[in-house]
Amino acid sequence: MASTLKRVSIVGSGNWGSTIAKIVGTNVLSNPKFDQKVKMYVYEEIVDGRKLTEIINTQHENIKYLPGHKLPENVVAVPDVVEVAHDADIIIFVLPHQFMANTCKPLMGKLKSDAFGVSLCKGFYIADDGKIDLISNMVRNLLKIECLVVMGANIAGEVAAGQFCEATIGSRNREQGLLLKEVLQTDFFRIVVRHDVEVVEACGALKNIVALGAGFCDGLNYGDNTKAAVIRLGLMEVMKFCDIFYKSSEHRTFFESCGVADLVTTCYGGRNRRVAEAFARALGEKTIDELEKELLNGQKVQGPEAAREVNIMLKAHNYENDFPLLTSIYKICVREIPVTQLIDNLRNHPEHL
Ligand SMILES: NC(=O)C1=CN([C@@H]2O[C@H](COP(=O)(O)OP(=O)(O)OC[C@H]3O[C@@H](n4cnc5c(N)ncnc54)[C@H](O)[C@@H]3O)[C@@H](O)[C@H]2O)C=CC1
Ligand SMILES: O=C(CO)COP(=O)(O)O
Repeated sequence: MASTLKRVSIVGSGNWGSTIAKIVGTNVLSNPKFDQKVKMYVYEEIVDGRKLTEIINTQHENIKYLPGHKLPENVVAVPDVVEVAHDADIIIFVLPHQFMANTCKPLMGKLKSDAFGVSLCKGFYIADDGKIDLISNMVRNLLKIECLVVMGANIAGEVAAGQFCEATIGSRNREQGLLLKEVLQTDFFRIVVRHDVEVVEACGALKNIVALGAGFCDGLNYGDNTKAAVIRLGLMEVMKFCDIFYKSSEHRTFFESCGVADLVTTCYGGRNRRVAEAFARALGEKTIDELEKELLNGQKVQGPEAAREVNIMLKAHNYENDFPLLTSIYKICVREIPVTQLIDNLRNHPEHL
């Protein structure tokens, strides 16, 4: 007889992916609804002369992307994404968003028809026709499964260390949202389920762009007031963006962990902020890509790519002038304007007129 236990699989094994694997692997052991084995897709690479999958499966630690934290032994690293996802009931996607489409394509037509996906990826998707969409919509359309999202103020190292924080699940289906909450919630990782998926997801993608702005302020030696202004104007632009593009937008969601809390933590402690600070200090001598490689040991910043995706949307609808912060950050990233121009571009922000 086929097992009725729910299987959870994880696609991705970076800094956040490995942290989520630690939580999921631990939770399924104490919940009789779930199969105890959790397969985790690892984009294979050689680390210290050995395959990363082999290191994870013998040392139970992702020594490259989450060093210093043991993973439960029921988390199994697998280099083949189809093997990871084909028999899963819940598939958690947690990859740098620019790799999502290519990672998902081999899964087309291979998944259980009643499985659902969950995206933890912060960014948008550029379709073949150049249009921008949410990653969860890309998963729905490509893989023909429902897709929930999880966003929040969750710097991975702190979560892996068990420090108290919150997250937001976006789910249109209440039952799926509550099942996912059982997979993820712990006594230190507290979760609220909201139904306006688009807003939860867009908040996660957009705050990384604002965090670049916060990092530029740090690199230009502005003080706390200036950075607070950038964060506030960022929040106003995030809300306006959601009001324009996602009609289901409910303002309560901006005050959940996925909204204001993620904006604050990323603008103070995130990788986007760190790379942007270094970029501003280098005053045009180095690109963001170069600094990402130099500072992050293979981890990825999502803000520059998200800024490009959002700019495509704003330009297509003639909204660039209504979003001076998001637009300026994009132009700084592609070196169309110097970083020193950031604050001047905010002096006549629509919020002040
Ligand atoms: N790290 C964090 O604190 C948090 C990250 N997130 C989001 O989670 C998503 C995943 O981030 P992380 O797990 O931190 O990843 P990461 O930044 O550690 O990225 C590196 C991962 O990308 C993989 N990779 C490299 N090239 C690839 C390719 N061509 N195809 C597929 N995979 C490839 C690497 O093997 C590695 O697993 C991102 O969208 C991020 O914004 C969300 C909350 C917290
Ligand atoms: O999304 C994050 C925290 O919630 C992590 O932000 P960074 O990618 O800037 O580190």
